[in-house]
Amino acid sequence: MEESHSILPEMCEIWQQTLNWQPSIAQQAQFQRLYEAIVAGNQKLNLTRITAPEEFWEKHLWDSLRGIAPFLGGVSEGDKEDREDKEELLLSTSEFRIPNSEFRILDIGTGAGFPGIPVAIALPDAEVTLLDSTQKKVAFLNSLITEMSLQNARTLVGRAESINKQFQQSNNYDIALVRAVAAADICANYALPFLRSEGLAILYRGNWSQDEEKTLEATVKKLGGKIENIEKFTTPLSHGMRHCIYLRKINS
Ligand SMILES: C[S@@+](CC[C@H](N)C(=O)[O-])C[C@H]1O[C@@H](n2cnc3c(N)ncnc32)[C@H](O)[C@@H]1O
Repeated sequence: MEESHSILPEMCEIWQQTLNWQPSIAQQAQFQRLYEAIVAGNQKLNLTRITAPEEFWEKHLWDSLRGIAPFLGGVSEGDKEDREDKEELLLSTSEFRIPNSEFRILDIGTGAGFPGIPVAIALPDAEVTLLDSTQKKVAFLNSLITEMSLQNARTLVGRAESINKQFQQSNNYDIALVRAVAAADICANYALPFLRSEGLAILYRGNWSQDEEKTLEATVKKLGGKIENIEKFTTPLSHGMRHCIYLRKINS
């Protein structure tokens, strides 16, 4: 994905096989602009250590979109069979609303914009809010949004645990995404108050243990939600272990 050469066209088959979706030419161009802006931004701010093209594609683009696979094309049939063999849990896509202009997604602790910006590019009809407690990162994201003309993205600065108590922000989102911010139960405490009833929190995790699940289950119950699904998978290039934890809010 260096300026002269984008690896994105080569990755289309992998998007298709693993997410049953692939970006349009315009979306590929946006992903390329995002890559270039992050590499340039890294010279002034410490945004990410992942800047090699393939690693960026896998750990920032693919990984960001894997969590919202049910809202893209869903998990492909071939992939489904593989997972059923391994007795892994699958998402029931029938439970999800199709994103439209009133579909609101929040990325909590977005940092340099992950997973929120790739999600905004992939779901142009949804409204995506990027929240971070670091003013400098939010200032970078504001210029990135302007530079990329991302009409459906906006930012919020502050700590999740205080903003989620604000009247305009609580019970306001259809989906809350949280990647690499804190322990899973803390992420649930941040995310669930932001969700409307029936909204979904998606926790992006690496490894996952039964102890974490027990603690999370108790926390989510107290917050009026439930663990709806836990998906286990590996990344397509380096085969890193990942889990996506889907939490459903039941009571507002
Ligand atoms: C390790 S970075 C992860 C960034 C991004 N989600 C990713 O996966 O690349 C964690 C980010 O969460 C932000 N953060 C940590 N605690 C937060 C809180 N309570 N509320 C809002 N942002 C928070 C930090 O400022 C930082 O940018």
